[in-house]
Amino acid sequence: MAFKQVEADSFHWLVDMLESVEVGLVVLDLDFRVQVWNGFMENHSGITASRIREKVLFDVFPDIPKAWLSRKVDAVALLNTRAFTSWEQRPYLFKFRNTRPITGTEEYMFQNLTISPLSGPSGEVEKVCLMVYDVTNIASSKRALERANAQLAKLSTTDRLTGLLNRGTWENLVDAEYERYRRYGHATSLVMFDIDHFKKVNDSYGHLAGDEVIKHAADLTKNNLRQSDTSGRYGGEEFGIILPETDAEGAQVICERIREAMEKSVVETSVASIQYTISMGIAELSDKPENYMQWMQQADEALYAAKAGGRNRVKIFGR
Ligand SMILES: Nc1nc2c(ncn2[C@@H]2O[C@H](COP(=O)(O)OP(=O)(O)OP(=O)(O)O)[C@@H](O)[C@H]2O)c(=O)[nH]1
Repeated sequence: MAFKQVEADSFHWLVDMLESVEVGLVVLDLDFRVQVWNGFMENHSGITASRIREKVLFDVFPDIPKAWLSRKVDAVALLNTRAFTSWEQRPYLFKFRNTRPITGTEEYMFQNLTISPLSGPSGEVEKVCLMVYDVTNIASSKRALERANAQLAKLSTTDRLTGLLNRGTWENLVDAEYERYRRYGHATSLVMFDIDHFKKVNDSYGHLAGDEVIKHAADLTKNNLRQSDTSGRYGGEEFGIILPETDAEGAQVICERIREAMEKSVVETSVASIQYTISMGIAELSDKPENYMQWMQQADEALYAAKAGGRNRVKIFGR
């Protein structure tokens, strides 16, 4: 008798603990009718155990992916084994609002889910238990870390002032474009350009105003190019553009457009309204260059020819 009492007491305590544990516990029969719904589930769903008991889970939560959960539960029942899904595969099963103050940036609670088989007296699986773990804290820090890493990756490939690709990244793409030409032979052109008498801008208006001019030139360049064209900041006031599928004549049209846009612009800085021009060199890729560096050298020679010819102009290599 005393032994029975102890057993009854521990059963009572166990139920109390399951009621208050910070894990969602749901027992379903194999038709998905809710048998058990603990305190965690009540608190986060706002639905009491007495209201949901014997209801089909999918009727109460139409958002739950029925086919997916049925497949999982069927496998658990058939194989009499546990199944697990993490928030990385599926962020949540129950769409509960995130109520944690420290991870308040996440809108919904991230959940890990375990599905366990529950056997009847005959040993056959009659029910399953869903255990829902709130992993919002973990998910939130992992996502913050991923965002920070993506930001870092971006910072290491781009130039801070202009947002254009930095020299190393851009040169790698010139190399890749050179290899693409060697394989497929499609027309492709390279442009190098440089702001004219930029030293005077710095000397007259200061370095910060000079920076604003550099940024202006970068923005105008970006706005005048197609998505498939790639621009990079090659040096201080020197830029490069890769124009795939473009011959020298096509490149000239694009370059003239950019050159004219810059000539017509006025950069309103805090110290002065500044006007500037650029000189541009184009090299359409041919079979001559033995590597991408020689191709860049050709564009650079064309740029110097533009400078020598009086600046504020576009020159094509070899013409
Ligand atoms: N503000 C600013 N100036 C820079 C930056 N990088 C390089 N410069 C300056 O750019 C100027 C480049 O001058 P030069 O190479 O002599 O050429 P230039 O005066 O543009 O003359 P040409 O190219 O011959 O037309 C130098 O005064 C550098 O200090 C930068 O990031 N910001």
